[in-house]
Amino acid sequence: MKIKICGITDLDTAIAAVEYGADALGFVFAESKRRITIDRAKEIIKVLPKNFLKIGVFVNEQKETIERILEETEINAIQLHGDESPDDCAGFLTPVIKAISIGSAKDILKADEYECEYLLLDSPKGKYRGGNGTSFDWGVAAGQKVKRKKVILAGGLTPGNVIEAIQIVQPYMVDVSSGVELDGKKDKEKIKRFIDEVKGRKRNGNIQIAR
Ligand SMILES: O=C(O)c1ccccc1N[C@@H]1O[C@H](COP(=O)(O)O)[C@@H](O)[C@H]1O
Repeated sequence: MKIKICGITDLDTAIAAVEYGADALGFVFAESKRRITIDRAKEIIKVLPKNFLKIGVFVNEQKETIERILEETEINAIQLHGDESPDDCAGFLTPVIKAISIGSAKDILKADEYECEYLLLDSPKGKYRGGNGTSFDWGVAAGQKVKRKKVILAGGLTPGNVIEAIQIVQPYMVDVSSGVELDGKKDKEKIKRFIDEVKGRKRNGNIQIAR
């Protein structure tokens, strides 16, 4: 099971997340309290391992702007978290993750319209386009219902609920932002707890999860 920690804004947190075992870090270039500047992202990314997955998060952004940020920052995958059409998601040289809001089972069908390899399932609830810390009914996304895509599960995940979510949805990756924060800031202890839970480091028993 892969883990993405999203909304990274400082080097100390980025290094800690990598050391604890995160597989990907997310950098938000959209309107958000976690928005990062290109310069700050560059400073962090240059310290990270070359092949590590660094995901840029965008909401209804111009393709030229995304491509410029990719060139400048060594971001190596993009997450499109707005109303991007299938055409908007095509033609990038990096892998594309399309985020879809899951309000009901029929929303899963939107996955078929997109050619991209990764589909991110998030909650439609909340004030912002993402990073709201709200979850959706995981039952509507149970494993076999989303075909042909690597599924990334997001929305309101925490160290306390992530194992249940994984058991129900059986995703390829889990993605967390609010659930590893304290007073609106990333909290290294929560990041460690989240990663330890998912990697099964502190659990007994024989839980079956997709890896
Ligand atoms: O994190 C943000 O601020 C953000 C802003 C705009 C679009 C997406 C954003 N983050 C993504 O939102 C989901 C859910 O996050 P949470 O764990 O519920 O806080 C996740 O995919 C983040 O990558």
